Amino acid sequence: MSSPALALRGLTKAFDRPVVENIDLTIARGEFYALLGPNGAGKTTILRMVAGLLKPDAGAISIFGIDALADPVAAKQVTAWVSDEPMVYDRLTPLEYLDFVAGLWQVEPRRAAAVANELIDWLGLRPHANELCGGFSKGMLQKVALAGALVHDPQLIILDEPLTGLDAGSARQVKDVLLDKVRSGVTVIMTTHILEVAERMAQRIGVIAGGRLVAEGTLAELRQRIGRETTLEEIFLDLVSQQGAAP
Ligand SMILES: Nc1ncnc2c1ncn2[C@@H]1O[C@H](COP(=O)(O)OP(=O)(O)OP(=O)(O)O)[C@@H](O)[C@H]1O
Repeated sequence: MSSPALALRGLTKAFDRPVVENIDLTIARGEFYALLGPNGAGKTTILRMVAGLLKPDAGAISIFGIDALADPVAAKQVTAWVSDEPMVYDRLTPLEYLDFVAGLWQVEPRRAAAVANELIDWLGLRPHANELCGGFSKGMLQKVALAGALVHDPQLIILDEPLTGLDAGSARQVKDVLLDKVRSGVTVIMTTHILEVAERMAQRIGVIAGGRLVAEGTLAELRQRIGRETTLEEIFLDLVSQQGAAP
């Protein structure tokens, strides 16, 4: 049997206090998984460890069977990390930025140009493709950063609140790109505070509260756990209040 896209075992991290505690999580290939949780629950810290930006105190991270702590370079080659703070070079245009990032990943130039142009069109950036990113709004920068993260054809896309601050049209473009990727077999894990997005897009939802995974499953499974037919918002509030960690 092939390895899952992501397997976390006993993932643990403390700063001045425990922030992520003993997280076990498995995400299948081609799955769209949403991480929900109140502010400060530890979601970003989990994703930063998965993306290789932060070292866990304990635990294991396996990405398509690659031990991400032992072989971070191999793990990064198959993953994309999209932070909620887009970092793009001001003095480059979107096309130049994508060309630069593709060069870092040593993507074959013709393939890189084709992917870059496809992403520019998908994300509605064509009218600005040759303008300097320095003059872009935060939403436009978010889209350029997303395109940059996808240029090397990653198989696991990790996103921290990718839709925050986007207008309805841009949010739709980003959602469509992610859904299209999932349809083509790519795996997506993302945090969101927009419960409707988790409800509509994710196949499974994990709820983090106080650094622990307090529940996970499909929406139907989470409803079953709560024991009544209700909205994701009710389920979410119920689960986090049970943990004494209501937002
Ligand atoms: N580098 C750091 N140093 C010290 N504390 C940190 C650091 N990074 C995160 N924390 C703390 O860890 C806790 C979890 O933060 P994290 O950003 O993972 O939460 P989150 O669930 O993503 O929250 P939000 O929904 O508000 O983005 C918070 O109390 C935060 O202050």
